[in-house]
Amino acid sequence: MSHFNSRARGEQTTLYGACAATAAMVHAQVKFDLTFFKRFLKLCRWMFPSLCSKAAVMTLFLLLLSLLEQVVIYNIGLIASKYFKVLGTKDRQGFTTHTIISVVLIIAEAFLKSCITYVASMLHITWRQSLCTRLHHTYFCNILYYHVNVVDNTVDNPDQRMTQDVDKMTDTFSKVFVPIIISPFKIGYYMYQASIATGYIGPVSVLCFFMVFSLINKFLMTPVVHYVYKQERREGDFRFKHMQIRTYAESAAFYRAGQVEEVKTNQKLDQLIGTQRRLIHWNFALNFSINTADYLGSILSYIALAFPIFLGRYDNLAPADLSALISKNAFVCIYLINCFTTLIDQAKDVTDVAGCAHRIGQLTEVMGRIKADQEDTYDFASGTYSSFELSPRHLWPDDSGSYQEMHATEPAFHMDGVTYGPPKSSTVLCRDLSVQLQTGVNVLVTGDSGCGKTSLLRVISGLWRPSKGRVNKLVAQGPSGVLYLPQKPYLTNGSLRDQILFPCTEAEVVPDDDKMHEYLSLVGLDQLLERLGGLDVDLDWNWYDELSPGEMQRLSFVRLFFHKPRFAMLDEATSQVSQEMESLLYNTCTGMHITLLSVGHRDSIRQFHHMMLHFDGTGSWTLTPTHSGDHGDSGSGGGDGGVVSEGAGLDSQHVQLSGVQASHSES
Ligand SMILES: Nc1ncnc2c1ncn2[C@@H]1O[C@H](COP(=O)(O)OP(=O)(O)OP(=O)(O)O)[C@@H](O)[C@H]1O
Repeated sequence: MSHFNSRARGEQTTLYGACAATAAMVHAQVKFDLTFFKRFLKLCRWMFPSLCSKAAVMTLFLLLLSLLEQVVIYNIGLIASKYFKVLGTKDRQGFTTHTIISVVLIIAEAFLKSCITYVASMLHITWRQSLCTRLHHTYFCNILYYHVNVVDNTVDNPDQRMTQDVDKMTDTFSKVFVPIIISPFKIGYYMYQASIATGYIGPVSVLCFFMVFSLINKFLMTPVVHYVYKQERREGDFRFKHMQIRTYAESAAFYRAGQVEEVKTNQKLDQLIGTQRRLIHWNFALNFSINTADYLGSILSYIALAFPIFLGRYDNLAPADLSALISKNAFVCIYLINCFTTLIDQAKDVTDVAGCAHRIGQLTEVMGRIKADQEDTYDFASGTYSSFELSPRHLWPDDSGSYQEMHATEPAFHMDGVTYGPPKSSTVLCRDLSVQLQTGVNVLVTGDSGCGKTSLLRVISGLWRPSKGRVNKLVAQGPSGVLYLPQKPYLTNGSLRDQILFPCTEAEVVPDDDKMHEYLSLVGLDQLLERLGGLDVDLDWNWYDELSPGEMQRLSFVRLFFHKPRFAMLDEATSQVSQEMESLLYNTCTGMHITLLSVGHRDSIRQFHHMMLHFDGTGSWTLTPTHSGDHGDSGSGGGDGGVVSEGAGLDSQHVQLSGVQASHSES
């Protein structure tokens, strides 16, 4: 008995478990559908910005064309029954007239079909353009693309979402949109016609048939949408791996990395194929349901017609008239079923639209979240995190231990008690850093690899948020204020002129060709002009493949000299060039009165700087004059107020204000 009870309890538990699992599944599905629906609606608002927009007018036109096509299709559908009649009664005159009308109808249908395809394609690219433009607008807003790709990392392959997914979604949607929209009208009309031909049996049986298959498809579509989403992700990963090989082909070749990269690329391929396999399994079930609906639909019309025939409703008709009537009614019923099966057929395309819309919607949400977060805490006008207002009497310690008003000269930025580390990490790279970049006082940042030198530039430029303290940028970031030369030179696409003008365009600056030639020749890149055939020739180069690392660095300096900003942040910007070239580049900066904050390992660049900021890798830092040759070890607890020497080529005011020796150590 107890055994029986425990078994019963076990079965009850299993039943409850099954019910709970089913409820959870249904709940998850509803939630998934709702999320998808909300995301899709948002994208629709972008695709149809207003009622008078180009897309809205084209959609209306497409709708009208499709309705007109339905009228023509209806008349073409009756051609067979009319032929039955004129041939059955041997009506020559009727045969000729009917043939001419049929040919005209067929030509009209061919023309309409082509027009519909044409307008749908135009609509596809219009939607693609407006969606991509909207996405780009947010993606390229400030430094959001950096956060999406480097800091946040919650969406995979954002590039693929904007390039491939938007294209696939808009293309498929432009094809399924109109058939779905006009379906209710078509169905209403043919239901009415079918009810005349077969009584209530025809429309009711077709409706039941449709409902059953819609329900089945609904349950099959959800996993398909899920796997379409996953497949797109894996596609992106697979392509990214190939992109990596393409971009770093030479480095990989030096390592003879073929074998190991083959394994890794095949792993990505296997993951993609695994997902595609699961998608194909679910598609098998969905296709089975769709095809069953299609073929069952084709005989359903005859079953519906059989009822009035066997009930003797058409007994009084001559054989030719009966054949014509059967043909006409069969067309009406078949077309009604076709309206429903077309809707069912769209299920496959709808899953593609849904999967892609899901991914694009997710990207917009993440970008919206990051943007809102930035707007809350980051002032892009001043380039500062937190709402810190610079007080006119804000003070800065000078070398004598007294305080000078920092506005007396014009620093590029100043940091006040800043602590920072990598985003989403508890690691502290630097603690309580107070430093400024004063006009005319070059600062060299040193320390071991990975100690946080580049991260300092990230914090100054606003890419990373300090966990404590304030960063105040007093000079605007840009070609006339502060220009950055990152560790990996950034070369955009376009001509040599585009590279030099970057980040400006021709419209924004006076393109002084003489200056460009002069600086190219100064850094020894005049042969580049010959290779390219001029400043404006765009050979569609991938500049990273065409130039050596040293050439890229020299080209970056041409950019710097051309813009001649007041301040420049150089992150190991001369690491790939010879010491002679390095001296030339630094001396030119000095000659142009560009104040530098450099990151570097080489001792040779010390002579071009007045102050040295040294990180020890544990969060401690020291700031000392370079001429003393003693930048202090971590934990050295501050210095004695050393100043930059006159020999550094500074005017005394600058020296006095910025020659701060300070240090901070954890102890
Ligand atoms: N996006 C990131 N997310 C998390 N950690 C990061 C990120 N970028 C860099 N780091 C980590 O932050 C630390 C400091 O990096 P940083 O680039 O500032 O080093 P560095 O001092 O400039 O080194 P090097 O001299 O080798 O260029 C490193 O340990 C690095 O791995």
